Amino acid sequence: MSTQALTEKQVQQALEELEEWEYENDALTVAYKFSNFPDALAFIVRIGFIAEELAHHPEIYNVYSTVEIRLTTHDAGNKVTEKDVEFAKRIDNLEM
Ligand SMILES: C[C@H](O)[C@H](O)[C@H]1CNC2=NC(N)=NC(=O)C2=N1
Repeated sequence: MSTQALTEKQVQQALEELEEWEYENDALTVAYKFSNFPDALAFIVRIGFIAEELAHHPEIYNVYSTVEIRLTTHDAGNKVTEKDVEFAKRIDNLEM
């Protein structure tokens, strides 16, 4: 999978399939709200397994039952690449 930075247009196209996601400050971002902390934590762990599988690691910010995810590719100068899009799709496909 390419780790070349996507163009603005390519990112906007990818976002059409990623309904909850936003593009801000060169990253794909999303925020989820869970019922409680254990559910939020379980979600974070599941994301961790995907990260290891893809060898691609997200920024994760958790406060109690909320989880914010930020995806960018360090190896591409902190820009959005196909890997970030793939990761976002995998996260969206998690059943919660
Ligand atoms: C060698 C290893 O696969 C790379 O260093 C990976 C690790 N995880 C990574 N995660 C992210 N978000 N961006 C990267 O460029 C990156 N590179």
